[in-house]
Amino acid sequence: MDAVIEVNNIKKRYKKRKTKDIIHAVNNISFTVKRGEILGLLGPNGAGKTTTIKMICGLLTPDEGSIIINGMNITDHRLKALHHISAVLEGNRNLYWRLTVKENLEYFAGNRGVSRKKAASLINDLLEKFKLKDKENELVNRLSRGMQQKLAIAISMLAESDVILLDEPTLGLDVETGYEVREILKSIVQDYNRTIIISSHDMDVIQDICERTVIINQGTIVTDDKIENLLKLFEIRSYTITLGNAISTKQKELLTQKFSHHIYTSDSYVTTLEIDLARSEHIYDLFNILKLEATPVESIDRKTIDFEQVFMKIIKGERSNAIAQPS
Ligand SMILES: Nc1ncnc2c1ncn2[C@@H]1O[C@H](COP(=O)(O)OP(=O)(O)OP(=O)(O)O)[C@@H](O)[C@H]1O
Repeated sequence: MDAVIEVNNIKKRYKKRKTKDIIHAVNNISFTVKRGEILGLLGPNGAGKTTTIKMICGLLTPDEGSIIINGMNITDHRLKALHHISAVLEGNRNLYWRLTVKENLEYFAGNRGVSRKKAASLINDLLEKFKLKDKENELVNRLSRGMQQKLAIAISMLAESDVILLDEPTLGLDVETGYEVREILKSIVQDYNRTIIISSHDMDVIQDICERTVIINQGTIVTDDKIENLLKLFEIRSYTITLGNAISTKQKELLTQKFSHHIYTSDSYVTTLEIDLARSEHIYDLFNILKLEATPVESIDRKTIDFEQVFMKIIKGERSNAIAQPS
Protein backbone atom coordinates (compact mmCIF):
# COMPACT_ATOMS: atom_id res chain seq x y z
CA MET A 1 0.00 0.00 0.00
CA ASP A 2 1.23 3.44 -0.90
CA ALA A 3 0.73 5.04 2.53
CA VAL A 4 1.51 8.76 2.74
CA ILE A 5 0.72 8.94 6.44
CA GLU A 6 1.08 6.27 9.07
CA VAL A 7 -0.12 7.11 12.54
CA ASN A 8 1.04 4.46 15.01
CA ASN A 9 -0.36 4.20 18.55
CA ILE A 10 -0.19 7.92 19.29
CA LYS A 11 -1.15 9.27 22.69
CA LYS A 12 -1.47 12.82 23.99
CA ARG A 13 -2.32 13.88 27.52
CA TYR A 14 -3.11 17.37 28.79
CA LYS A 15 -3.09 18.56 32.37
CA LYS A 16 -6.03 20.73 33.44
CA ARG A 17 -4.68 24.03 34.72
CA LYS A 18 -6.80 24.35 37.84
CA THR A 19 -7.41 20.81 39.02
CA LYS A 20 -4.22 19.30 37.53
CA ASP A 21 -6.38 16.38 36.34
CA ILE A 22 -4.97 14.46 33.38
CA ILE A 23 -7.03 14.42 30.18
CA HIS A 24 -6.29 11.57 27.77
CA ALA A 25 -7.15 13.63 24.69
CA VAL A 26 -5.73 11.02 22.29
CA ASN A 27 -5.36 7.52 23.63
CA ASN A 28 -3.62 5.04 21.34
CA ILE A 29 -4.80 6.01 17.88
CA SER A 30 -3.50 4.28 14.72
CA PHE A 31 -4.51 4.67 11.08
CA THR A 32 -2.95 5.04 7.65
CA VAL A 33 -3.83 7.31 4.74
CA LYS A 34 -3.12 6.36 1.14
CA ARG A 35 -1.97 8.74 -1.57
CA GLY A 36 -4.91 10.41 -3.31
CA GLU A 37 -7.34 9.61 -0.51
CA ILE A 38 -9.68 12.05 1.24
CA LEU A 39 -10.05 10.81 4.78
CA GLY A 40 -12.78 12.19 7.05
CA LEU A 41 -11.84 12.50 10.71
CA LEU A 42 -15.05 12.58 12.72
CA GLY A 43 -16.10 12.67 16.32
CA PRO A 44 -18.21 14.64 18.78
CA ASN A 45 -16.86 17.76 20.51
CA GLY A 46 -13.75 17.01 22.53
CA ALA A 47 -13.17 13.63 20.84
CA GLY A 48 -9.54 14.43 20.03
CA LYS A 49 -9.70 15.39 16.33
CA THR A 50 -7.85 18.71 16.55
CA THR A 51 -5.21 17.22 18.84
CA THR A 52 -4.66 14.42 16.28
CA ILE A 53 -4.42 16.88 13.38
CA LYS A 54 -2.04 19.12 15.33
CA MET A 55 0.24 16.14 16.02
CA ILE A 56 0.26 15.16 12.33
CA CYS A 57 1.26 18.67 11.26
CA GLY A 58 3.91 18.94 13.97
CA LEU A 59 2.29 21.60 16.14
CA LEU A 60 2.10 19.13 19.03
CA THR A 61 4.43 16.23 19.84
CA PRO A 62 2.83 12.90 20.77
CA ASP A 63 3.62 11.64 24.28
CA GLU A 64 3.86 8.15 22.80
CA GLY A 65 3.71 6.53 19.37
CA SER A 66 5.00 7.66 16.00
CA ILE A 67 3.85 9.52 12.90
CA ILE A 68 5.47 8.59 9.60
CA ILE A 69 5.06 10.88 6.60
CA ASN A 70 6.26 9.55 3.24
CA GLY A 71 8.38 7.02 5.10
CA MET A 72 9.94 9.61 7.43
CA ASN A 73 9.33 9.68 11.15
CA ILE A 74 8.49 13.28 12.13
CA THR A 75 10.34 12.96 15.39
CA ASP A 76 13.62 12.03 13.66
CA HIS A 77 13.26 14.04 10.42
CA ARG A 78 11.00 16.88 11.49
CA LEU A 79 11.74 19.47 8.80
CA LYS A 80 11.92 17.02 5.89
CA ALA A 81 8.77 15.19 6.94
CA LEU A 82 6.75 18.33 7.61
CA HIS A 83 7.76 19.68 4.20
CA HIS A 84 5.16 17.24 2.82
CA ILE A 85 2.29 18.68 4.88
CA SER A 86 0.18 21.85 4.71
CA ALA A 87 -2.54 22.64 7.19
CA VAL A 88 -5.52 24.99 7.23
CA LEU A 89 -6.45 24.93 10.88
CA GLU A 90 -8.34 28.07 11.69
CA GLY A 91 -9.03 29.17 8.15
CA ASN A 92 -8.97 32.89 7.72
CA ARG A 93 -7.01 33.58 10.93
CA ASN A 94 -3.73 32.80 9.17
CA LEU A 95 -4.27 35.37 6.43
CA TYR A 96 -2.84 38.89 6.33
CA TRP A 97 -5.94 41.02 6.47
CA ARG A 98 -4.30 44.25 5.24
CA LEU A 99 -2.80 42.61 2.16
CA THR A 100 -4.72 41.84 -1.02
CA VAL A 101 -5.59 38.32 -2.17
CA LYS A 102 -2.68 38.27 -4.61
CA GLU A 103 -0.24 39.80 -2.12
CA ASN A 104 -1.15 37.09 0.40
CA LEU A 105 -0.43 34.40 -2.19
CA GLU A 106 2.86 36.10 -3.16
CA TYR A 107 3.91 36.46 0.47
CA PHE A 108 3.23 32.82 1.32
CA ALA A 109 4.83 31.58 -1.92
CA GLY A 110 8.06 33.41 -0.93
CA ASN A 111 7.72 32.16 2.61
CA ARG A 112 7.52 28.56 1.38
CA GLY A 113 10.51 28.90 -0.91
CA VAL A 114 8.69 28.92 -4.28
CA SER A 115 10.88 30.68 -6.90
CA ARG A 116 9.53 33.99 -8.26
CA LYS A 117 9.22 32.64 -11.78
CA LYS A 118 7.31 29.56 -10.69
CA ALA A 119 5.21 31.54 -8.21
CA ALA A 120 3.71 33.82 -10.88
CA SER A 121 2.18 31.00 -12.92
CA LEU A 122 1.26 28.95 -9.85
CA ILE A 123 -0.58 31.91 -8.30
CA ASN A 124 -2.38 32.59 -11.55
CA ASP A 125 -3.52 28.95 -11.75
CA LEU A 126 -4.75 29.00 -8.17
CA LEU A 127 -6.64 32.27 -8.65
CA GLU A 128 -8.42 30.68 -11.63
CA LYS A 129 -9.05 27.35 -9.91
CA PHE A 130 -10.46 28.93 -6.76
CA LYS A 131 -12.48 31.54 -8.75
CA LEU A 132 -10.64 34.37 -7.02
CA LYS A 133 -9.26 36.06 -10.13
CA ASP A 134 -11.69 38.98 -10.02
CA LYS A 135 -10.85 39.52 -6.35
CA GLU A 136 -7.06 39.41 -6.68
CA ASN A 137 -6.63 43.10 -5.80
CA GLU A 138 -9.20 43.11 -3.02
CA LEU A 139 -8.00 43.51 0.59
CA VAL A 140 -8.59 40.31 2.55
CA ASN A 141 -10.57 42.12 5.27
CA ARG A 142 -13.11 43.10 2.62
CA LEU A 143 -13.71 39.51 1.49
CA SER A 144 -16.60 37.32 2.61
CA ARG A 145 -15.82 34.45 4.99
CA GLY A 146 -16.22 31.99 2.12
CA MET A 147 -13.70 33.86 -0.06
CA GLN A 148 -11.27 34.02 2.85
CA GLN A 149 -11.62 30.28 3.38
CA LYS A 150 -11.00 29.62 -0.33
CA LEU A 151 -7.89 31.81 -0.15
CA ALA A 152 -6.65 29.93 2.94
CA ILE A 153 -6.99 26.62 1.06
CA ALA A 154 -5.33 28.12 -2.07
CA ILE A 155 -2.39 29.18 0.12
CA SER A 156 -2.09 25.62 1.45
CA MET A 157 -1.60 24.50 -2.18
CA LEU A 158 1.40 26.78 -2.75
CA ALA A 159 3.94 24.54 -1.07
CA GLU A 160 2.90 21.68 -3.37
CA SER A 161 2.96 19.40 -0.35
CA ASP A 162 1.50 15.91 -0.66
CA VAL A 163 -0.90 16.17 2.25
CA ILE A 164 -3.36 18.90 3.19
CA LEU A 165 -4.95 18.89 6.64
CA LEU A 166 -8.18 20.83 7.00
CA ASP A 167 -9.96 21.48 10.28
CA GLU A 168 -13.65 22.36 9.69
CA PRO A 169 -13.15 23.88 6.21
CA THR A 170 -16.85 24.62 5.61
CA LEU A 171 -17.72 25.93 9.06
CA GLY A 172 -19.88 29.05 8.84
CA LEU A 173 -20.05 29.08 5.04
CA ASP A 174 -23.32 29.60 3.15
CA VAL A 175 -24.66 26.62 1.21
CA GLU A 176 -23.34 27.79 -2.16
CA THR A 177 -19.81 28.57 -0.98
CA GLY A 178 -19.74 25.37 1.09
CA TYR A 179 -20.59 23.46 -2.09
CA GLU A 180 -17.92 25.32 -4.05
CA VAL A 181 -15.29 24.47 -1.40
CA ARG A 182 -16.30 20.77 -1.58
CA GLU A 183 -15.87 20.75 -5.35
CA ILE A 184 -12.47 22.43 -5.01
CA LEU A 185 -11.34 19.81 -2.48
CA LYS A 186 -12.43 16.97 -4.77
CA SER A 187 -10.55 18.48 -7.70
CA ILE A 188 -7.41 19.04 -5.59
CA VAL A 189 -7.26 15.29 -5.08
CA GLN A 190 -8.13 14.39 -8.66
CA ASP A 191 -6.13 16.99 -10.59
CA TYR A 192 -3.13 17.40 -8.30
CA ASN A 193 -3.00 13.90 -6.74
CA ARG A 194 -2.95 15.36 -3.24
CA THR A 195 -4.06 13.58 -0.08
CA ILE A 196 -6.50 15.28 2.27
CA ILE A 197 -7.44 14.71 5.88
CA ILE A 198 -10.51 16.69 6.78
CA SER A 199 -12.18 17.12 10.15
CA SER A 200 -15.76 18.32 10.11
CA HIS A 201 -19.04 18.17 11.99
CA ASP A 202 -20.89 18.48 8.69
CA MET A 203 -21.88 14.92 7.76
CA ASP A 204 -23.10 15.99 4.31
CA VAL A 205 -19.61 17.27 3.51
CA ILE A 206 -17.99 14.08 4.78
CA GLN A 207 -20.45 11.84 2.93
CA ASP A 208 -20.01 13.84 -0.26
CA ILE A 209 -16.24 14.09 -0.47
CA CYS A 210 -14.69 11.33 1.64
CA GLU A 211 -14.43 7.71 0.69
CA ARG A 212 -13.33 6.59 4.11
CA THR A 213 -13.81 7.83 7.65
CA VAL A 214 -12.05 7.39 10.96
CA ILE A 215 -14.48 8.05 13.81
CA ILE A 216 -12.95 9.03 17.14
CA ASN A 217 -14.70 9.14 20.50
CA GLN A 218 -13.05 9.98 23.82
CA GLY A 219 -9.59 9.78 22.31
CA THR A 220 -9.89 6.34 20.71
CA ILE A 221 -10.97 5.11 17.28
CA VAL A 222 -14.39 3.49 17.25
CA THR A 223 -14.59 2.87 13.49
CA ASP A 224 -12.25 2.99 10.51
CA ASP A 225 -14.14 2.05 7.37
CA LYS A 226 -15.48 3.15 3.99
CA ILE A 227 -18.55 5.35 4.32
CA GLU A 228 -20.31 3.15 1.78
CA ASN A 229 -19.77 0.08 4.01
CA LEU A 230 -21.07 1.83 7.11
CA LEU A 231 -24.20 2.99 5.31
CA LYS A 232 -24.86 -0.49 3.95
CA LEU A 233 -24.26 -2.15 7.27
CA PHE A 234 -26.73 -0.01 9.15
CA GLU A 235 -29.27 0.02 6.34
CA ILE A 236 -29.34 -3.78 6.22
CA ARG A 237 -29.99 -4.00 9.94
CA SER A 238 -32.62 -1.27 10.30
CA TYR A 239 -36.19 -2.31 9.48
CA THR A 240 -39.65 -0.74 9.56
CA ILE A 241 -42.26 -3.45 10.00
CA THR A 242 -45.99 -2.75 9.59
CA LEU A 243 -48.17 -5.07 11.64
CA GLY A 244 -51.81 -6.10 11.07
CA ASN A 245 -52.80 -5.37 14.68
CA ALA A 246 -51.39 -4.19 18.02
CA ILE A 247 -49.11 -6.47 20.04
CA SER A 248 -49.75 -7.78 23.55
CA THR A 249 -48.05 -6.71 26.79
CA LYS A 250 -46.20 -10.02 26.86
CA GLN A 251 -44.89 -9.43 23.33
CA LYS A 252 -43.81 -5.89 24.30
CA GLU A 253 -41.85 -7.26 27.25
CA LEU A 254 -40.12 -9.84 25.06
CA LEU A 255 -39.26 -7.18 22.48
CA THR A 256 -37.67 -5.00 25.15
CA GLN A 257 -35.67 -7.95 26.49
CA LYS A 258 -34.46 -9.04 23.07
CA PHE A 259 -34.08 -5.78 21.12
CA SER A 260 -32.67 -2.80 22.95
CA HIS A 261 -33.21 -0.46 19.99
CA HIS A 262 -36.77 -0.49 18.78
CA ILE A 263 -39.66 1.95 18.50
CA TYR A 264 -43.21 0.62 18.64
CA THR A 265 -46.12 2.85 17.59
CA SER A 266 -49.76 1.92 17.31
CA ASP A 267 -52.85 4.02 16.66
CA SER A 268 -56.23 3.37 15.10
CA TYR A 269 -54.70 3.57 11.61
CA VAL A 270 -51.38 1.78 11.70
CA THR A 271 -49.10 -0.27 13.92
CA THR A 272 -45.39 -0.12 13.18
CA LEU A 273 -42.22 -1.44 14.66
CA GLU A 274 -38.91 0.23 13.85
CA ILE A 275 -36.13 -2.09 14.82
CA ASP A 276 -32.35 -2.37 14.54
CA LEU A 277 -31.00 -5.89 14.42
CA ALA A 278 -27.48 -6.49 15.67
CA ARG A 279 -27.32 -9.56 13.41
CA SER A 280 -29.52 -10.40 10.44
CA GLU A 281 -30.46 -13.81 11.91
CA HIS A 282 -32.15 -11.97 14.82
CA ILE A 283 -35.08 -11.42 12.48
CA TYR A 284 -36.13 -15.01 13.36
CA ASP A 285 -36.32 -14.08 17.07
CA LEU A 286 -38.59 -11.22 16.08
CA PHE A 287 -40.84 -13.53 14.05
CA ASN A 288 -41.07 -15.93 17.01
CA ILE A 289 -42.30 -13.09 19.24
CA LEU A 290 -44.91 -12.08 16.63
CA LYS A 291 -46.00 -15.71 16.16
CA LEU A 292 -46.88 -16.02 19.88
CA GLU A 293 -50.12 -14.10 19.26
CA ALA A 294 -50.27 -14.76 15.51
CA THR A 295 -49.64 -11.04 14.85
CA PRO A 296 -49.89 -10.53 11.08
CA VAL A 297 -46.95 -8.86 9.28
CA GLU A 298 -48.18 -6.59 6.48
CA SER A 299 -44.85 -5.29 5.20
CA ILE A 300 -41.15 -5.22 5.98
CA ASP A 301 -39.05 -2.32 4.70
CA ARG A 302 -35.42 -1.62 5.16
CA LYS A 303 -35.09 1.86 6.63
CA THR A 304 -33.12 4.27 4.50
CA ILE A 305 -30.44 5.80 6.62
CA ASP A 306 -28.18 8.77 6.09
CA PHE A 307 -24.63 9.17 7.25
CA GLU A 308 -25.56 11.50 10.10
CA GLN A 309 -27.76 8.75 11.60
CA VAL A 310 -24.99 6.19 11.12
CA PHE A 311 -22.55 8.51 12.89
CA MET A 312 -24.93 8.99 15.84
CA LYS A 313 -25.50 5.23 16.15
CA ILE A 314 -21.75 4.56 16.15
CA ILE A 315 -21.07 7.26 18.74
CA LYS A 316 -23.88 5.98 20.96
CA GLY A 317 -22.32 2.52 20.78
CA GLU A 318 -25.11 1.00 18.75
CA ARG A 319 -22.74 -0.35 16.15
CA SER A 320 -22.94 -4.06 15.58
CA ASN A 321 -20.05 -6.40 16.18
CA ALA A 322 -19.76 -6.66 12.43
CA ILE A 323 -18.09 -3.24 12.11
CA ALA A 324 -14.43 -3.63 11.36
CA GLN A 325 -12.36 -2.88 14.40
CA PRO A 326 -9.32 -0.69 13.81
CA SER A 327 -6.19 -2.76 13.65
N1 LIG B 1 -4.50 22.83 25.51
C1 LIG B 1 -5.33 22.02 26.17
N2 LIG B 1 -5.26 21.90 27.53
C2 LIG B 1 -6.06 21.06 28.19
N3 LIG B 1 -7.00 20.29 27.61
C3 LIG B 1 -7.13 20.37 26.27
C4 LIG B 1 -6.30 21.24 25.47
N4 LIG B 1 -6.67 21.10 24.15
C5 LIG B 1 -7.67 20.18 24.13
N5 LIG B 1 -7.94 19.76 25.39
C6 LIG B 1 -8.94 18.73 25.76
O1 LIG B 1 -8.61 17.53 25.05
C7 LIG B 1 -9.78 16.88 24.58
C8 LIG B 1 -9.71 16.73 23.06
O2 LIG B 1 -9.76 18.05 22.47
P1 LIG B 1 -9.72 18.32 20.89
O3 LIG B 1 -9.73 19.80 20.70
O4 LIG B 1 -8.61 17.55 20.29
O5 LIG B 1 -11.11 17.69 20.43
P2 LIG B 1 -11.93 17.88 19.07
O6 LIG B 1 -12.39 16.52 18.69
O7 LIG B 1 -11.12 18.63 18.07
O8 LIG B 1 -13.16 18.75 19.58
P3 LIG B 1 -14.03 19.91 18.79
O9 LIG B 1 -14.85 19.19 17.78
O10 LIG B 1 -14.88 20.46 19.91
O11 LIG B 1 -13.05 20.88 18.22
C9 LIG B 1 -10.96 17.71 25.08
O12 LIG B 1 -11.38 17.17 26.30
C10 LIG B 1 -10.35 19.09 25.31
O13 LIG B 1 -11.05 19.79 26.32
